[in-house]
Amino acid sequence: NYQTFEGDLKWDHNDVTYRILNYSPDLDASIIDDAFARAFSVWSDVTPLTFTRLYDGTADIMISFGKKNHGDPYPFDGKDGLLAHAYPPGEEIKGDAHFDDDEFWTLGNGPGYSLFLVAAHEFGHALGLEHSNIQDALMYPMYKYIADFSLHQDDIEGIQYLY
Ligand SMILES: CNC(=O)[C@@H](NC(=O)[C@H](CC(C)C)CN(O)C=O)C(C)(C)C
Ligand SMILES: [Ca+2]
Ligand SMILES: [Ca+2]
Ligand SMILES: [Zn+2]
Ligand SMILES: [Zn+2]
Repeated sequence: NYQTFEGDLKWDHNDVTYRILNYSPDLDASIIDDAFARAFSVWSDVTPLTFTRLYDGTADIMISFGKKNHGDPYPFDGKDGLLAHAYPPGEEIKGDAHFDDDEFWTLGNGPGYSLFLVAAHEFGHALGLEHSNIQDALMYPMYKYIADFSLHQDDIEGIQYLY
């Protein structure tokens, strides 16, 4: 069952903006752009939310790749383990999503982790969802590769509760 962040933190506008600050060397930039866009559409498909990409200035969701200490109190841990994290909606670092660039980012079922699947999970947090205890839910706290992905009913109920 889904959980929201205490106080039902959510965006006070539906036209949410995002900016990609840097890239991983693992995938072509256009592939990364597309993976993020598809991860956003997972959520816009089931809510009135829209996601607009900004190329400069401050966006609601600032996306970046980093390693170990990357400028916030939650350092990454090298290959495997923690894959990424994101902050619930709000000002400044809130809403932002960080990806551990000590991972090998990919899209298929091969070695490495699907940037699309991890981003869809992180963007769920950036919209106000906490973790779910349903193993097949996107917001379950453990990574699992899914080939033909679709949101679990629990994820949909959670996001539609908020927006
Ligand atoms: C393979 N490693 C894992 O499954 C690790 N889980 C994660 O890195 C979560 C992200 C996945 C679910 C995309 C962290 N998280 O919740 C971010 O919002 C551990 C379970 C080891 C912590
Ligand atoms: Ca932000
Ligand atoms: Ca890691
Ligand atoms: Zn971080
Ligand atoms: Zn998570």
